[in-house]
Amino acid sequence: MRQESTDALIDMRGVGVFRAGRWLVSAVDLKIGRGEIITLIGPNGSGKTTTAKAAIGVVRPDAGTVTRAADLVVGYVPQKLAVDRSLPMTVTRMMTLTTKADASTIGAALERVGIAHLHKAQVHDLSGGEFQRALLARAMLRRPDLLVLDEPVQGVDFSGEVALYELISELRDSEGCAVLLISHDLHVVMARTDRVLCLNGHVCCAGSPSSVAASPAYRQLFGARAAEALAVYRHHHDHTHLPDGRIAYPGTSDHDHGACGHDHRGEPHGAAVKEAGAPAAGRKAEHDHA
Ligand SMILES: Nc1ncnc2c1ncn2[C@@H]1O[C@H](COP(=O)(O)OP(=O)(O)OP(=O)(O)O)[C@@H](O)[C@H]1O
Repeated sequence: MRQESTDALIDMRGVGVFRAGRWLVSAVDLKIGRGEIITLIGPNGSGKTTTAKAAIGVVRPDAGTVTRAADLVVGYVPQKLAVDRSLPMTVTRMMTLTTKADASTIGAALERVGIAHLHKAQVHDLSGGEFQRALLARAMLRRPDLLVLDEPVQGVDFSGEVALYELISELRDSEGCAVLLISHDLHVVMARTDRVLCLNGHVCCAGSPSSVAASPAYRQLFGARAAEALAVYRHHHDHTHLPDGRIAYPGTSDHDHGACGHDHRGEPHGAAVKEAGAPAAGRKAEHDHA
């Protein structure tokens, strides 16, 4: 494993992890650039967590190389947290279990994720979404170059999921950190992602969300759910929602009444498809009404 200056935050080449007599993952190439959001998807046991851990140095690879930017700061929110939610502990206390921070820094971090009012709340009283936000705030205290989030929407309902991914994307834009996400939630997460790596012990396919969703390997792995994600990606807005609820179509004076209840003005058509490459900092959050 090497640690040196590189343009990328992390550059993994041909990485394999061998444990208990088998390769958990093999031949994984993964490059994470500054400010990029990259999502690892794949079935249970396909090696997503192992790959993320190998990327940040928690797991030692048995093949390949991992190069990290010098002084890389990582904020890691693991899938299983060593915090017993049943023990009495305030949100503020949980925030400082592993990182020192004063009250105003903690307050600002909680404010950033929309739960400043909960600083004195007991962790066991938080909803699933609030708990995930507190974990995000805790990871951001380190001012990371890379935020690694292993299944960040556990215990969160669908609308909470959408809001959380929006928040993650906003944090990337405002803090400039890259994000490595692990997720099962194909269609929601893909709308917020610059690049997707689909794993099944090896990299089945990788690229922009739209190219991965359309790839045969991905479709074979996810079946009907893949088609659903693709449908979302192929859904291009061909209309504008006016403030009074009517819909305007380009090049015509036709108006209709819409039911979406949100405003797409200024969005380019096909905005739901973001190709691989540099992240579009500050871009308007996209959504997936179909
Ligand atoms: N230290 C280890 N020793 C042996 N096997 C391991 C070890 N760590 C993980 N595994 C196995 O490696 C495989 C990949 O695990 P990993 O947690 O990376 O998968 P995942 O894609 O993140 O799964 P999930 O979606 O269920 O969280 C699993 O079969 C797991 O049981």
